[in-house]
Amino acid sequence: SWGYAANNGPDKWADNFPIANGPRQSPIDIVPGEASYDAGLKALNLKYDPSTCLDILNNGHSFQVTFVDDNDSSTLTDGPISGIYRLKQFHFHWGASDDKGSEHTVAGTKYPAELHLVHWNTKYASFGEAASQPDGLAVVGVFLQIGAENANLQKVLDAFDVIKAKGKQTSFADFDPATLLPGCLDYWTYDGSLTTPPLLESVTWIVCKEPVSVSAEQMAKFRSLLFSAEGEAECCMVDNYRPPQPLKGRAVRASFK
Ligand SMILES: O=S(=O)(O)/C=C/c1cc(Br)ccc1O
Ligand SMILES: [Zn+2]
Repeated sequence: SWGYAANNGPDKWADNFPIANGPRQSPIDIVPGEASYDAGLKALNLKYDPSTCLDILNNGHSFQVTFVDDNDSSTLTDGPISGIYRLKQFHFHWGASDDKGSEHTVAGTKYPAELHLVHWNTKYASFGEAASQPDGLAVVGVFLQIGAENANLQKVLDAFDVIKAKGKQTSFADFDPATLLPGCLDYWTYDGSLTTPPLLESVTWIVCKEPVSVSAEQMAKFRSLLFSAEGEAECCMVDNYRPPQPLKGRAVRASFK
């Protein structure tokens, strides 16, 4: 199945997922000078309830923290979207070294990692239903840059020892994902897709301009996870990012001047 290696990575995804060459694929290179400021864009309204945090899982291409999404306890509203979107999960993408790892880039600059907070539109019955609709999902992207240790992120990294291999899962409670957000919530937004197969073109992307910090030691912890399952030849989980895709005429709007 799909992955990030030479034989099953992003350049091969179109073989099984032809939408990989579609008109609204993600990620993209964001060129700040070409983004248009839109005064009509509202501030992001993220309201997360830590008690909805459920578990943490190594799914073989990243790790994700999953949330209870059977009510409106953890939501995204306003920003570029209409209606109420529920938080489903968050996960990251990162590199084998600090010079790469993010999916979106900013005027060609790659960050060492990128956080994705995945939300689905409650006008649809479920994540799965929403994921097949052009306005079904909203993903908030946050860049990580090397700096001070991130104490909030450390709570997530402390769970890694029990989810080292693909398929491992453990309970994870009382975590507030809002603690992973930057102080300033200025953002760029554009219409795009999931950045992993099935690459569905159902995502309103909301990429924060301000990165959050991660220490070099914490990045090394990300790289201690494995793509491989227990008993398989060990393969370090690194470079699990898709490179930028063609813009194909799409507008990128900025919520800030
Ligand atoms: O990297 S993203 O585009 O945020 C992928 C999100 C994603 C979330 C879920 Br939940 C299931 C499949 C997916 O591909
Ligand atoms: Zn992602």
